[in-house]
Amino acid sequence: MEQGRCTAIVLAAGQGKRMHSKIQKQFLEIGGKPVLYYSLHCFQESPLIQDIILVTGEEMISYCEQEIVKKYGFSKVRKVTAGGKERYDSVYAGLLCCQDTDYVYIHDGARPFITEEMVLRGYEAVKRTNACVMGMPSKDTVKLADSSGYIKETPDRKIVWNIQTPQIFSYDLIRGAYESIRKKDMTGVTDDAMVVEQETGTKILLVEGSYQNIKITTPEDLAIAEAFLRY
Ligand SMILES: Nc1ccn([C@@H]2O[C@H](COP(=O)(O)OP(=O)(O)OP(=O)(O)O)[C@@H](O)[C@H]2O)c(=O)n1
Ligand SMILES: C[C@](O)(CO)[C@H](O)COP(=O)(O)O
Repeated sequence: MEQGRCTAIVLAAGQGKRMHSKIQKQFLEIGGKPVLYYSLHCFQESPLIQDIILVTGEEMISYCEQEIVKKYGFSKVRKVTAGGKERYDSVYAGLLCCQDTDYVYIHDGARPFITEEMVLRGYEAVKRTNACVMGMPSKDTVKLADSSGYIKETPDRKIVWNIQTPQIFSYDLIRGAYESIRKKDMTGVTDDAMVVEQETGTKILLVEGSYQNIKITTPEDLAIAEAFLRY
């Protein structure tokens, strides 16, 4: 079977406001290495990934080139590019840098626990469907709230998933969806699946990620991440 060409877009242009740290969370160290190192390492090692685009803040480009890409030998990184104000702006900047690719893995650099097995599961799914996202069934009961903070609805937990990254699409599909949605108001768009759902109506497959694939968001996540690294 012919292998499609895959590019990973790794997002590291966020401010990390919920971390309340002077250093942006993707550059904080866990296990003696920056959070961002771990997902880049996974994509570097995966034989399914040919190219990596790293998206970061304009002011961090040279730091990333020297202290991350060069230092750790991430030879698949083709470009370190500037992101934008919102996550979706950074994704779009990454999409513009992709060259000759069939599939893209869009991944939060703040999720260090992606594994090569997940990359493979995603590849098998995207080859069949053109669009899939990683996530895990919710362990908690989920409530929808009304605008006054009262419970409005309790969805059946069996069909509730917590969504993660990578989110994986055929390049033409995700590029077209982003081109189309960018002409409109993107307020409230928090992941890439939403862009494809809204703009194309394509059915998107949910693929199991892992319960360890957390997004480092608030300070206690760093302690959890350290524990996972010792696990
Ligand atoms: N303008 C942005 C915003 C987010 N991200 C990236 O998208 C991922 C998920 O975003 P999130 O966890 O929300 O990161 P921040 O926006 O940095 O966090 P916060 O909302 O607490 O400021 C992170 O890897 C982050 O670096 C990005 O590349 N560009
Ligand atoms: C894409 C994402 O990681 C899926 O859970 C999440 O939606 C990113 O949201 P954030 O507001 O940028 O944390």
